[in-house]
Amino acid sequence: MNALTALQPQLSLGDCLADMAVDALIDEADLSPKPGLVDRRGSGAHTDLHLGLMHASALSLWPCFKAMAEAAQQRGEITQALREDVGRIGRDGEVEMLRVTGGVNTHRGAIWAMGLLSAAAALDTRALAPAQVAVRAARLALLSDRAAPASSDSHGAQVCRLYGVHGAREEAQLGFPAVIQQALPQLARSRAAGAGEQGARLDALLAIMTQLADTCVLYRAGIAGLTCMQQGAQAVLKAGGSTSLAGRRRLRELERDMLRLRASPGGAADLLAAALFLDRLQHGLPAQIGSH
Ligand SMILES: CC(C)(COP(=O)(O)OP(=O)(O)OC[C@H]1O[C@@H](n2cnc3c(N)ncnc32)[C@H](O)[C@@H]1O)[C@@H](O)C(=O)NCCC(=O)NCCS
Ligand SMILES: Nc1ncnc2c1ncn2[C@@H]1O[C@H](COP(=O)(O)OP(=O)(O)OP(=O)(O)O)[C@@H](O)[C@H]1O
Repeated sequence: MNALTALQPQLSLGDCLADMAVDALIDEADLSPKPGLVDRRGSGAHTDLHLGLMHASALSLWPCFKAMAEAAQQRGEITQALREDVGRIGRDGEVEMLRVTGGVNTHRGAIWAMGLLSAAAALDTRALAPAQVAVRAARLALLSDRAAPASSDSHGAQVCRLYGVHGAREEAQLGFPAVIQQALPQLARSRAAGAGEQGARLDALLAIMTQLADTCVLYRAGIAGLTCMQQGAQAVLKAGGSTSLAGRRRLRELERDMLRLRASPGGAADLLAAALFLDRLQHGLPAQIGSH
């Protein structure tokens, strides 16, 4: 310990993971220019969302992520009891989010993904590599939550039935392949190529968009919208990514097409936040974490 760390207040593991989760959500919201999504320039394809609301919503979720991490610390292992704790805390978090936003869905998918990952991180702080945390989150997501509402007619459930794709639930149960196989490798490649942090994050978002069956896009714009998103994102990356001149031209075309279709890749945005969370986590937790 040096003089600086001695002066800093002790943080609990839950405090620290909640800080990291909220930071990742704010970094995702601020990242610009994101096609169709809320960013620093405006509301994208949304009429009921704006950047201030995304920030307020992210901050309102801090106690939810802290409580999920603490539940994991207390249970100490992946059990149905922990799955049901996480489900209950997540539903309470959703109620608080809707209270803060006046009923607008700002972060439903993020509560699910980041909540599972916060709990998974807290379960074993000696194994914080992205793939290790994602596997624990998947094992938790595979357990059934007996208290969850029996039938869901959410937008995601409707399009999963209609198009036979997998949505937010299955993405988690598979161990977040869009994060582990697409976003994090692209983030590393673009950083290594000198893209700059914002450019590397945009490229990571695009990498997710090339493959994901984003149920937000499917609900608003059908298969045509999903194809437009996947092929358009692929074209940007093929042209050299978001920091190259040719890539930026393709990115503008993708944004124009997505706005015309009213398509917004909210699922891809949530998974980018998950990738930023795991990326930060693998570099270690702050030194001043106490045992409380
Ligand atoms: C599994 C969840 C996300 C519901 O998913 P479902 O697809 O039914 O709902 P919905 O249409 O609201 O979509 C959820 C969000 O997931 C994100 N998303 C969309 N597509 C994807 C995808 N392919 N992969 C990952 N995330 C995606 C989007 O942000 C979307 O808004 C979760 O909210 C849930 O289980 N709700 C039930 C109530 C509950 O128990 N909540 C607490 C859980 S911690
Ligand atoms: N920067 C962002 N901009 C917009 N959406 C985002 C952003 N980041 C994450 N999201 C995710 O996108 C989802 C919001 O999408 P959407 O508005 O399509 O959902 P909905 O309210 O269920 O549907 P609709 O508005 O089509 O009736 C949220 O669940 C949120 O997790």
